[in-house]
Amino acid sequence: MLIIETLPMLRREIRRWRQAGKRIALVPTMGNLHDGHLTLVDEARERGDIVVVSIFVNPMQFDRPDDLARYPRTLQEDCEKLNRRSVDVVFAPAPAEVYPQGLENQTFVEVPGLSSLLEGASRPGHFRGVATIVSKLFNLVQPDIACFGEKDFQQLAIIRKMVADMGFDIEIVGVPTVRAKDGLALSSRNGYLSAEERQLAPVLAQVMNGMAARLANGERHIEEIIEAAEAELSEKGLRPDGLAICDASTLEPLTVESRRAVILMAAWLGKARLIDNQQVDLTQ
Ligand SMILES: Nc1ncnc2c1ncn2[C@@H]1O[C@H](COP(=O)(O)OP(=O)(O)OP(=O)(O)O)[C@@H](O)[C@H]1O
Ligand SMILES: CC(C)(CO)[C@@H](O)C(=O)[O-]
Ligand code: BAL
Repeated sequence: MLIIETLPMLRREIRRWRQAGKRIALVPTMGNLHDGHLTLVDEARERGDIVVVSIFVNPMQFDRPDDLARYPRTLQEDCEKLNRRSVDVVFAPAPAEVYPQGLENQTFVEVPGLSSLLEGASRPGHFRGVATIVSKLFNLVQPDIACFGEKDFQQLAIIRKMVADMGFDIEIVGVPTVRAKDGLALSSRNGYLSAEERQLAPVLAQVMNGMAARLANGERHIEEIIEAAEAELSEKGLRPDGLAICDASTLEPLTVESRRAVILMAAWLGKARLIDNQQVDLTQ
């Protein structure tokens, strides 16, 4: 497994593989890898000849300096896990390699509409940072395939739109959320939870399942479902930070034509902001 830190080295390897007709699969991450990431890697391994995993804590997508400063960085352990998964390349550049002129004058990519809703409203500038780094990685790695988790549902929708709008010739693969046995979606930020908070954290998925059951039963009083869920989360010790039920294909409010809903959840528990989502078929 190669560990590459510079753009010229990466370009050299990519050119070699493309000339040899290899199919390149990319998994973009911010590191501190868990089984959710490794499932994306397995999916990439199935679909590509060459698997590239990027590990880069992208400063452009953080709206809060404290969140960026404390984000877990565990490159050595990450590389050991990826080596065991037969990954070909880890691309782990320093911020100055990716943004040599800093962030102030960096050209950016912004996907309109979707980027300002929901998570985008809570984290201003976040999706501009994501779209910019992902398009930069697409240009550098030139993958045939790129894998992303459904755990970041809005991010996946934004990337799909960016790829369609910008004509990237890349297949985007969405991978279902990997969960702990108790239902909590795996996330690097779960590491911020104390033992006691970790015990409480599955409540987020449990409340979401309850909302999904109400929708599946034909209930359509969306405000009422959300208010009840927020009250239940607060009562159990979480601080809701954006609950929504949207049309899964547009992320707009449900209409009579909506066929699939998505429940999007965000809540604070101690120092961790947890997110989760679930889709519900409305046609049954
Ligand atoms: N539990 C999971 N199941 C499936 N995919 C996941 C899971 N967690 C993260 N991913 C995916 O892994 C990729 C990299 O995500 P990232 O490095 O931000 O990890 P994370 O655990 O989501 O961290 P964070 O705490 O920042 O949310 C993204 O495409 C993300 O959707
Ligand atoms: C896609 C991504 C690696 C871009 O920095 C990040 O947003 C993430 O980890 O989901
Ligand atoms: N997992 C999405 C990246 C972020 O939270 O910044």
